[in-house]
Amino acid sequence: MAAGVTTRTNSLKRKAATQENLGADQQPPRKLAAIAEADTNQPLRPSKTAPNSTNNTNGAGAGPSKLGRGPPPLTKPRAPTLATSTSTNAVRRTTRATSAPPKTAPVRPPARPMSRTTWVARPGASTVNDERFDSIQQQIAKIEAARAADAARLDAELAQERAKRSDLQASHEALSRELTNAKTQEIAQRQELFIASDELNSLRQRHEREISEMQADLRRKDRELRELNEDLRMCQADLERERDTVKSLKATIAQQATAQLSLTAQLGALQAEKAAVQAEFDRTCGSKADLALQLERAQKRIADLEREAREGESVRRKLHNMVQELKGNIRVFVRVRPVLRSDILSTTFNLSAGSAGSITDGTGSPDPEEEARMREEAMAQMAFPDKMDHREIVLKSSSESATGQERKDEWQFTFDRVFEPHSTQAEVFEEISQLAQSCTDGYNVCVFAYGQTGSGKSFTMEGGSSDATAGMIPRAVEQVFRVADELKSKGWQYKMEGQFLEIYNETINDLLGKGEFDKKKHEIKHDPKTGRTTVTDVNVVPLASATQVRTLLALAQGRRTVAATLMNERSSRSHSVFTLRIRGENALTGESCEGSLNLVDLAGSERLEKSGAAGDRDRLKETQNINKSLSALGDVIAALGEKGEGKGDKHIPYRNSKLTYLLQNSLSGNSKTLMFLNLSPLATHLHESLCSLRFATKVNNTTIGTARKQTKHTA
Ligand SMILES: Nc1ncnc2c1ncn2[C@@H]1O[C@H](COP(=O)(O)OP(=O)(O)OP(=O)(O)O)[C@@H](O)[C@H]1O
Repeated sequence: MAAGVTTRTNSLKRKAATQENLGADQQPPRKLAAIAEADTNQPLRPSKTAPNSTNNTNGAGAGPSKLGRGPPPLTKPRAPTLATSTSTNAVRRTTRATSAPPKTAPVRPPARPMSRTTWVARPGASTVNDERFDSIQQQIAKIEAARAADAARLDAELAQERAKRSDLQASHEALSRELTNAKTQEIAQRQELFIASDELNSLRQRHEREISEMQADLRRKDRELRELNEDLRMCQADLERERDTVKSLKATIAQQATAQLSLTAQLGALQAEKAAVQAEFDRTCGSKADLALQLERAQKRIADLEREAREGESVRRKLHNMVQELKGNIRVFVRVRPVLRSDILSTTFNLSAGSAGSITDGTGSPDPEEEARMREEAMAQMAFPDKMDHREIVLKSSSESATGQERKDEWQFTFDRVFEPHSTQAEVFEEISQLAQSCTDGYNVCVFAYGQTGSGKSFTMEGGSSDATAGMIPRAVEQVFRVADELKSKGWQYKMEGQFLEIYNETINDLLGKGEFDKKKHEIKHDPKTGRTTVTDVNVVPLASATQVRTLLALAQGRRTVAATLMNERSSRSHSVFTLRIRGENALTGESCEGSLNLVDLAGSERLEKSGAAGDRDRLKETQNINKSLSALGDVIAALGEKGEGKGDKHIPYRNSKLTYLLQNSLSGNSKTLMFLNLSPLATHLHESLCSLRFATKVNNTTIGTARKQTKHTA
């Protein structure tokens, strides 16, 4: 739009310039030209071109009215009337009839009259013609007179018109000047307008620029405001934290002030003490000779104390072993294992197939409440009333007599220690650790686990693979190594070796050997002089560390004969005997000792009908051999008991089984023996548990004599 305005403005400017260049005199309006033409005797006609010409000159849409201040339009000049009288009209008609109406009206000289000789050529008609000629002449004269009058009048009118024309010309010039002035003014105004419009545009642009700058500024300010708000919020949080810190610091300062006061008091006391000590120090450091004497005395005292410590250790060990011996040579520990998930499963299957639905094979996750209820149901009625010394176990049963009356039975047993189902391997070992330790003092120690299949004998003796579930064998060996290490400072050096045997169907197998089982004949030999028992052709492995023993146990486990029975899917149908032999020498005291630790995992003690072996010849033979060796063990213990009661010549039937013969030196009065009685907690095994408890009571009541240490003095 601005471009349109500019274009129009430019054309106006051009026009104004052109008119200026031409000047008012050089280019008169066309209307004036028409008037000028009339000067050449043309009749005056109204000129319509003048206004149009003006309009055209002003251009389309740019007429004076549009400019607003142009001169008023020129009035149309009225054409002068040629004649008003009738005669004049008649003359004009006549004139027109004789000649074409002139565009211009020149005053022609009067037409020359025809010569009379022309008319006289015909003598007959000459009178008529003369008359006619005269009348024509008269008419002509009249016409010429009229014409002369017209010419005079026209001249007058022309003069008037000329006067008018000059008036008009004057007024036109005035108007032209006015127009020029108006145009000049208009151009000036237009220039002003252009300048103003340019200014307006530049102002608008500047304004827009300023607005966009202000908007950007506003946005920046907004962002800054947001950032400031965030800063403010963080500052407030910081301030809050700082206030808390200040509060806690004030509390700390208060505490510190209190502490400082007490410290100042303590400092005063310490300074006083220091002064006293300084005085004492000054007194005691009187002379160098005194100090040297004191040092010598102190060194002597240290040597005395070390000797006393060694003697004290010997006394402690003597006393310790005495205490162990006073406790009885065969001690019996009872351990009841917990109810296993597999127990519930088998019991539930026995009771009803449907109720086993919520118990899985141990890999699933049954309802814990349901499982606890089932455990409770499966468990035999057992009580452990002695909460102090843990020595009692009570078994109860209720049944219906033949007469239909309810019969309640209760059996109470007392042993050296009773372990409840929740007892851990560590708790159990704590009780036997001193016993295991005494083999480093030169004693023969025998620990065996007795109980029906699946009662937890192998778990107690060998245990699981983790540290928490490790059984008595690895723990005892670790303990022996630890004690041997501690005794190094007292001059003792130990050598250890181990063997692991299995007695299956009265045949000895080497669990650490490489050959096939039952192929080699192994014989048991006792040396009456040394009291040492050896087995021919078995691997005796020197032991350097406790971890090595775990490897041996794993090797033996793989070779051990395991046969499935109804009682336990991992049922061991053989006795296993792990023997750790230890020899120690003391270079300082000249003492030497030799002890052994036998850890025996006996085969299941259940009766024939319970084991489910009655229908299988091999199983039957196994069970018979197991029962034979276990009853031989009972006989040996009974005989030892009788011997201990004073029947000195009592024969001890060691040779009745390979087991008792192998353990002869560990069961005789020279050794310390401990029996673990492992019990199943299940109600279905109550009868078997009672048999085991009765056997263990017999063993517990047996006194087989005082254990003897196998030591020598070389010095
Ligand atoms: N105190 C206990 N805590 C947890 N589980 C035990 C415990 N005692 C035994 N068990 C588990 O009971 C099952 C039977 O135990 P174990 O094999 O030791 O019986 P066993 O008397 O040695 O049987 P066998 O005479 O056939 O060798 C095993 O799965 C064992 O892990």
